Amino acid sequence: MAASCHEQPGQQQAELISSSNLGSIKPSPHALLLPYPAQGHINPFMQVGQRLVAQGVRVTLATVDHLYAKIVRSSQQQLSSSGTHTAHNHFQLLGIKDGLPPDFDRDTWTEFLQNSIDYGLLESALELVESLASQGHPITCIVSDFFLRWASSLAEQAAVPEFILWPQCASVFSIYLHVDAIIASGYDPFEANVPATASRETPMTLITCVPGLPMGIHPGDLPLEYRFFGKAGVDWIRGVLSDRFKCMGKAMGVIGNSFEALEPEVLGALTLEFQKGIPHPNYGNCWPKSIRLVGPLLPMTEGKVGGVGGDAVSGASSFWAEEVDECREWLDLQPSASVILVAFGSISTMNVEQVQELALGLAGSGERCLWVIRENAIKGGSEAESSVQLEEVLPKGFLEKRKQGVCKVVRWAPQAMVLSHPAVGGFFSHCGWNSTLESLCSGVPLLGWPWFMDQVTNCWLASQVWKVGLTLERDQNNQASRAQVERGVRQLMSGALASSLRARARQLSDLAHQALLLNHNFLSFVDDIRNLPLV
Ligand SMILES: O=c1ccn([C@@H]2O[C@H](COP(=O)(O)OP(=O)(O)O[C@H]3O[C@H](CO)[C@@H](O)[C@H](O)[C@H]3O)[C@@H](O)[C@H]2O)c(=O)[nH]1
Repeated sequence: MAASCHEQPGQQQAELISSSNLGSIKPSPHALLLPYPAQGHINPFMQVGQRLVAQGVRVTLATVDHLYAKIVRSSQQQLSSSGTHTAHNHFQLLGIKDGLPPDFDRDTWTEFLQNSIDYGLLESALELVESLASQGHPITCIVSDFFLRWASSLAEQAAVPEFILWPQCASVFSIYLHVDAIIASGYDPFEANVPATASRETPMTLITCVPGLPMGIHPGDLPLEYRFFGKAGVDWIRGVLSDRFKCMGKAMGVIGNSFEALEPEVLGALTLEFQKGIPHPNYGNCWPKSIRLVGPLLPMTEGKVGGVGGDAVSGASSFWAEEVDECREWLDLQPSASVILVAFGSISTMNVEQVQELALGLAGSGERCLWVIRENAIKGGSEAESSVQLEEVLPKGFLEKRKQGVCKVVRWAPQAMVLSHPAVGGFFSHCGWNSTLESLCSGVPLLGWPWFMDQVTNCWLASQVWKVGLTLERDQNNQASRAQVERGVRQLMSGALASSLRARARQLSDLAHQALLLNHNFLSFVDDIRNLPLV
């Protein structure tokens, strides 16, 4: 039933996800939303899409064919299990070609795959723009992911204004923008190869030159890590930063998935630089016409982030089917704030030994846990891995706890919904930005086990700056023993420190909800879109 735009452009859209009701009498603005092809990027874009549609803006959200197929598949599974789904007027999700052979392994990161994302999608996106115009629905603007290197070229060639969505926190944006100052201060994060955990134990001069960071940051907490990606990864991020910052001055605006009350100093410093129009030493006039924090871009139900059993599901951007009833029914049986959610996002993987140590640490902590083990999360495990194989991997000590109903394992959870459930009192997380935001908006403190890039900085922010979390002790290779896990989980879940973290998390949650209710930055962004000329 669903089709990609290159097969029959715009004629067969996913009925579950999109509305066929695209022909309205009065022309409305039409935004083309282009996320970087990854779960942690498509989710906030889906939220932008839903909110724009609610404001009367027509939205087309396009991603690569194979992710489009995953979303449709998981959404169909969801539909058959829950029987609930919301269709969106004036919203369509489409797939575009990535130029790779059909049988290419797109689930394993390779430089080849990265190249196709960086250079192979522009042509397909241009075809989509033409196809939408030929159907009588020309786009009036693009909302692109910062990490899509070609998006500014698309805006230029399509002759429409571009808004750039920064999908991480404002602090990381400022760090990337001021990397030159960091290098000038004597530490080159592009060259350094410091194991993150060891670096924190090694006294080093704190970096204080990033405008607006509320305190000095240890070099080991910066997002630019050699450790996981090596030179190829560092060269890639360097290229992205350069390509995008150079073109940012042409953009109508940059919108960030954070909120003012969370990062007031950084936003203040960026706004000041922007107002003064201070040229960047490398990128020249890189200031767009506006910079706004429009987040938190998270699923909402009845004015609350997440919510139980609501539209967290019908946002329909998950690559895997969410085990909604499984999670809810189990959580409903647990005492208040007694469960730690354990989930490490959509990309991170672990080897079998680490999974076993983690399992024994969780079991040893004596706390209740809901653990998400994604189908492709165990290194060497495949998407097709069955739960029987999972039982072979998980150690006896943990399986016993599972049998007693103290611990539960699912393959993919409705995370925002789970975090907002009263039974959840802590989140053991890799500190991906969406997870961090979901946690603090739900008032749930974090135990951070960051893997790479911004996760390291988010973990620092959560534990050191916002004081809503703890950092997991681990070795120089980022591996944690069962004893370290046990200690971290216990500290997060019980005792005086746990209570103070929870109180602070609740304060931030209140601020996040105020930002969501007022939502004036998002409305100003919508005004900008409405004021654009209709084609
Ligand atoms: O069982 C699960 C587990 C996760 N999620 C969702 O998946 C998303 C995961 O996003 P995030 O927490 O940001 O992690 P990653 O998937 O690892 O995201 C990548 O993209 C983010 C945004 O750029 C970066 O902050 C991360 O470092 C990068 O790894 C979140 O919305 C979660 O709610 C679920 O719905 N169910």
